Amino acid sequence: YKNPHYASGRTTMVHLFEWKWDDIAAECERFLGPRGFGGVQVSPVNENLVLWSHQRPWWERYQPISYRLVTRSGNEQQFTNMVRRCNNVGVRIYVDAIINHMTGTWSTNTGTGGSTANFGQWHYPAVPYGRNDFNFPHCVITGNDYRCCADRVRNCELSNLKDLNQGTEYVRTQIVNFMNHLIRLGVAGFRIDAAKHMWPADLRVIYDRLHNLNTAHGFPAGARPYIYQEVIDLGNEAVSRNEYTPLAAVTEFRFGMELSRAFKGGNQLRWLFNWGTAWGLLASGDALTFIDNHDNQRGHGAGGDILTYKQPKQYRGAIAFMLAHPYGRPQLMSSFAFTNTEAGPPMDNSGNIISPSINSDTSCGNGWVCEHRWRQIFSMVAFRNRVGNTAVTNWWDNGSNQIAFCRGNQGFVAFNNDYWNLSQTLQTCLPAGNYCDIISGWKSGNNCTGKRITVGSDGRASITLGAGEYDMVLAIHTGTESRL
Ligand SMILES: O=C(NCCCOc1c(-c2ccc(O)c(O)c2)oc2cc(O)cc(O)c2c1=O)[C@@H]1CCCN1C(=O)/C=C/c1ccc(O)c(O)c1
Ligand SMILES: [Ca+2]
Repeated sequence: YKNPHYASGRTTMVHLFEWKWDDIAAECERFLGPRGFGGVQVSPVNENLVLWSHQRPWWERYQPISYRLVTRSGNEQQFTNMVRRCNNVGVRIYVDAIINHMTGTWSTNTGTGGSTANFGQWHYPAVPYGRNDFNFPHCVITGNDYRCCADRVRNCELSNLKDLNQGTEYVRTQIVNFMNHLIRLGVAGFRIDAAKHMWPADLRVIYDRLHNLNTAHGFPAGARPYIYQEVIDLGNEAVSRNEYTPLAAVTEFRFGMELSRAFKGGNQLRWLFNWGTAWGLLASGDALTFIDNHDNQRGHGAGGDILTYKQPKQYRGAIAFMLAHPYGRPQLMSSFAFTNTEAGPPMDNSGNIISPSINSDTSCGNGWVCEHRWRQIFSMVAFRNRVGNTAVTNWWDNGSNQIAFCRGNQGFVAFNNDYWNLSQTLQTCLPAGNYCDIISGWKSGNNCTGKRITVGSDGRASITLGAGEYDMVLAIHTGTESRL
């Protein structure tokens, strides 16, 4: 369950938060496939509660009404079409599975597919679920429960959401059927939302009943779904992520918290020389890593002060480090712009999501940020693909916030987060020749629109990174995007 099953040579997934299925299919074919992205995490695919009372907040999609594949992103036919088109260009699809709970108790009771329910009676006829499928007695998780009481964190309601009992055969069957249907359609795996709120033993039963991935979509025979469990665990809670790593991968929230702190200047970059488990992070193969996600980019979830698209230079620096360093399996966030942390995606006045527009400079419009289309970000995806599983060697730092390292003899990267310029002759570990810095520009024919780096026969090169430059990163590699 810890293998993403990316197509060969691909390493990185992007969370296309709130994108519609038809738009994701198009993005796979016009951008993600050609640019070497490994996969897409999509927003929840099953019918959710319609909350006009809160102007259709982003979190309404985390309140299931049924397991019917009909949401504001599209219907089952559009979903099926998207999975096929993305798999055809080597881009995998991962579904955000909301299996801990159903809805909260609201005055409205209609779902995105027209189904209704009676929350006060724990009555969800479109599944169907009834009172016996939910935990008893009724209780709601309090702040203190996270520290004291692992059983309450699992058996009581998270944020007043009706809490399913995954310990019963009937509930397990409903969940397994929902997930196996998606596997049949060609998905490569799942994000298990709120995994901390479900018993590991129950999750293990559910995972083991999932079918192998569909070989008709290019997966090898016997391939198990990639499963990464959302466990927000920054320490001193009753529930530990170590209860979940024996089962499958886990979201490593400390990763984004520590790198945000470092690139915001709270920690010197030189301390990143031993980045990884030495920092208390999960084993690399167990960790789904990210700088920000849909929840903490709004300051809701873990980690407090997380870098987002709103601090572009520092954000690009942290993302570049995530992609340059071998630790973990990275996920990029791709969002819509927001000021109100409750706001849902751009929509028309009937509540239909507005598609991202693609500008002539390849950026997005219509309120979509499309971080994955920022040149400095997609170029580092190509860097990560190129350097593969080569090791970090030749670490250099200036004792403060200027660092550099090699990835085998395939890639070299330098960072300057000090207030003064970096100007050094450094070992790049690369074959002698000329390279274009893929951050300050790109290769155009036999020229570089940004910096051009000449590597000598000893592998050394003159590296400059001015403190006032647009970006704090310089990166070169042996792939065609960089090597002249
Ligand atoms: O103030 C709120 N919620 C209470 C504090 C955040 O608690 C939530 C957590 C949560 C937060 C921190 C933890 O350590 C933890 O174990 C759980 O996970 C959720 C997962 C869901 O699928 C749906 C939810 O409504 C929540 C949720 O409300 C607002 C209004 C309702 C939704 N919401 C939110 O803030 C929604 C947040 C949300 C939604 C989806 C997620 O996947 C997520 O991680 C957070
Ligand atoms: Ca639960």
